[in-house]
Amino acid sequence: MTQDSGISDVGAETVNEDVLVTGGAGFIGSHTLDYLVQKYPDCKFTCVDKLSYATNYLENNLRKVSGCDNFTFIKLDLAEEHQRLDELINHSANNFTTIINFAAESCVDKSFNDPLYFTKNNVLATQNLLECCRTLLNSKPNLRRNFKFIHISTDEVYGEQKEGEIIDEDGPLHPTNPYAASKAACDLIIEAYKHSYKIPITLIRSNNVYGPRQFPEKIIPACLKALQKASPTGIAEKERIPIHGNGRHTRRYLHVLDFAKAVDHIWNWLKNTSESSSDFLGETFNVGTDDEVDNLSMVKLICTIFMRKKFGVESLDASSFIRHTKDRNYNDFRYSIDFTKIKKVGWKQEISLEQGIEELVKAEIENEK
Ligand SMILES: NC(=O)c1ccc[n+]([C@@H]2O[C@H](COP(=O)([O-])OP(=O)(O)OC[C@H]3O[C@@H](n4cnc5c(N)ncnc54)[C@H](O)[C@@H]3O)[C@@H](O)[C@H]2O)c1
Ligand SMILES: O=c1ccn([C@@H]2O[C@H](COP(=O)(O)OP(=O)(O)O[C@H]3O[C@H](CO)[C@@H](O)[C@H](O)[C@H]3O)[C@@H](O)[C@H]2O)c(=O)[nH]1
Repeated sequence: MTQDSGISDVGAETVNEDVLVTGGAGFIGSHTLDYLVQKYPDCKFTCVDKLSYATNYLENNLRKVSGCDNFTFIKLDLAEEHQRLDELINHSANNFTTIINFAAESCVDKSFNDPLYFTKNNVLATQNLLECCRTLLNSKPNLRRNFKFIHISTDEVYGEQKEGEIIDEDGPLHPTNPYAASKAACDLIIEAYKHSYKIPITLIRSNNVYGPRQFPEKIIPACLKALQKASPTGIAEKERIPIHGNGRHTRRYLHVLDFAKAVDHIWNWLKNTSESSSDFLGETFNVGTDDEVDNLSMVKLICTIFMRKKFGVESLDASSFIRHTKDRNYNDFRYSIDFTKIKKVGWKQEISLEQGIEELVKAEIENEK
């Protein structure tokens, strides 16, 4: 797998914040840390993560930031270690002013087999964190205006949208799988904490995110992993890329660096907004892209670029690369979120899907050498 984040020199900015990042050793969290730790050398970043199976794929995701003076890592399970979390947030030398909550079990396929674990881990982890924030803001009421909590939700909480349908941040929640339901439950519990305890919490609901260091249970890295065993004519039958059902379901894919920048934009917007209004309770932002593609076309695109770059093969018979497997218990047909609001705070997608995939494949092939 490719390991480079694609994040080159980020101009450093002077901002003083004490930031807690949960789930920062995972795929999206680690790229976001790569970006923010470098961009804000005067901010202090503490990452807590339980280090799940998805965390240390091939190499430590935190390799880049672990040598930085403004970065600390603590191994901690938010769902299991409420007391340690409370000590960190309420009884340590830290004075957290920003919390970014990435921590979650993130694999839809795994959630069908162990739904209760997803509820236990995702919901309890988030609520334990919220409880610690409730204590924090009770003991430091003046912090409220400067306190920024960003929770990473997902477009899956809305369920699927039909062709022609588009859903904005006020849309109803209709999750269809246990993972999405656990994420929707977090969103609803957050809503309760915002109103009951006046904790300002901002939600980000994003399309699929892809990029280097993603665990190969998700379709793009699964495809790259299978291609490691490809010859110029295809892949041995058992090792072929698994396509769930007929492969006609579509997804929209955003590069992880664009996602990290969206988090940064929202954080900066919050710095100005929360301080200017005493009754600010947070916002919800959809973060999306128009790069929509069905699973079969996505896999064909990756195979085509890979075979051209590695073997100089210009045309391929896709059936020698894929195998159809049983579909998910329920597979959302497509997601189509309206992301006008995030564009209004100055964010825009910079890396197209074609460009992102080209770079990913190139790095994958170079890595093999
Ligand atoms: N990958 C996507 O396409 C995508 C899209 C939209 C939203 N999201 C959301 O973004 C967040 C990050 O997803 P990802 O793709 O990086 O997943 P990931 O599985 O790579 O990372 C999740 C991280 O959270 C940690 N974690 C899980 N439970 C924890 C707990 N109880 N205590 C401490 N740490 C815990 C894991 O160890 C892991 O490092 C998740 O909340 C996910 O729901 C992901
Ligand atoms: O080996 C595989 C893996 C997936 N799929 C299909 O590919 C699509 C994408 O699946 P996957 O890559 O697992 O992503 P999603 O299930 O769409 O979920 C991702 O995107 C969501 C946002 O939409 C996030 O909330 C999740 O954490 C993240 O894993 C789905 O239709 C799957 O059925 C396959 O056909 N074969």
